[in-house]
Amino acid sequence: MYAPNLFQDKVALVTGGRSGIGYGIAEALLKLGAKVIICARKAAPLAEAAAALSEHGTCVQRPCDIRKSEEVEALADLIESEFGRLDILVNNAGGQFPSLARHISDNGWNAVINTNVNGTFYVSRIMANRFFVPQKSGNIINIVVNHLRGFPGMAHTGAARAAVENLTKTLAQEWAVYNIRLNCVAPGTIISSGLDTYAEPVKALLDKMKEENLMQRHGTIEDVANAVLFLASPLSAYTSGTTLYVDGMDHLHGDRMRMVNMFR
Ligand SMILES: CCCCC/C=C/C(=O)SCCNC(=O)CCNC(=O)[C@H](O)C(C)(C)COP(=O)(O)OP(=O)(O)OC[C@H]1O[C@@H](n2cnc3c(N)ncnc32)[C@H](O)[C@@H]1OP(=O)(O)O
Ligand SMILES: NC(=O)C1=CN([C@@H]2O[C@H](COP(=O)(O)OP(=O)(O)OC[C@H]3O[C@@H](n4cnc5c(N)ncnc54)[C@H](OP(=O)(O)O)[C@@H]3O)[C@@H](O)[C@H]2O)C=CC1
Repeated sequence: MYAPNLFQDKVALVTGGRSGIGYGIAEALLKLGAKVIICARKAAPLAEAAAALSEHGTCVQRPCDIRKSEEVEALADLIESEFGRLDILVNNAGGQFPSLARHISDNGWNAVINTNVNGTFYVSRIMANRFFVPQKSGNIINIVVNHLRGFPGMAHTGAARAAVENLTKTLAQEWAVYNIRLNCVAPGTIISSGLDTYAEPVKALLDKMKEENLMQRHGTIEDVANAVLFLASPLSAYTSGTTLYVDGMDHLHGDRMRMVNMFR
């Protein structure tokens, strides 16, 4: 549906692009002409992903833990030397684990906050200072989760993603003067490698959530990637500081207490 050269001459960074949704976003951008950089912590699967993605165009990779700002600076060095610019940043790397809030350890809480909030901030600040501000153009898309009615069973990620959503609103205003747009995409339950990390009984819960969904299905990686393409493109030129839900209305409907009741 998009022009095949929509992102020609554009350079995009997708964090967590070695797997699942990030991989799908990288592939979609490449297919529309962008040059893409992917990063993640695990070097071997990252290199494999970049090799596979290179079938569709120019894709380079560098291992990077987004929680370590010095590694993010090194990633910016690579982007500068390879491409000399950056146009689109998709902050997709993130995650959490299911747990009743009262059982989350300090380390577990900090791991989720560091990954989703600090990591997203470090990458955004470093790429804005290196590329977007001097270029006077940039586009940041933050992948969060559907946390509109809270996230019982994943309190850490609810708090972290709400922080990212608020950061998005703030930076969208502060950086509008540099012609930088920021938006969030909030996926519901998406069939991807991320879901494979959940064991029983959460797995069974996923089937219940599918039945409860008003569209009677989980989302696909393409559903999320298509929303990112829209926000990354000039078709959304007057849209900044918003959140686009890609969740078949789960933010409006459904039992948010299911996971907690299951653990009790
Ligand atoms: C049910 C429907 C949900 C639908 C919506 C959302 C779906 C998704 O987001 S799917 C994507 C999921 N993908 C991931 O979550 C992958 C990335 N996740 C991670 O890498 C980890 O979960 C992380 C965010 C915690 C970061 O990992 P890392 O820093 O490598 O963590 P450590 O292994 O060093 O552990 C630190 C700390 O956290 C505790 N912890 C980790 N996993 C669990 C767990 N499954 N249960 C309980 N606690 C866990 C770990 O024990 C450590 O704490 P301490 O033991 O106190 O030291
Ligand atoms: N699947 C779903 O239903 C939903 C997913 N989401 C969110 O979408 C995003 C992608 O999820 P999905 O593809 O399903 O899951 P995956 O677990 O497949 O993807 C997570 C990616 O992030 C990378 N990553 C994690 N921590 C770091 C870090 N500290 N530094 C750099 N990279 C990191 C991982 O690579 P590595 O381990 O090598 O670092 C991996 O490539 C996540 O933010 C997730 O929470 C939101 C709602 C629903």
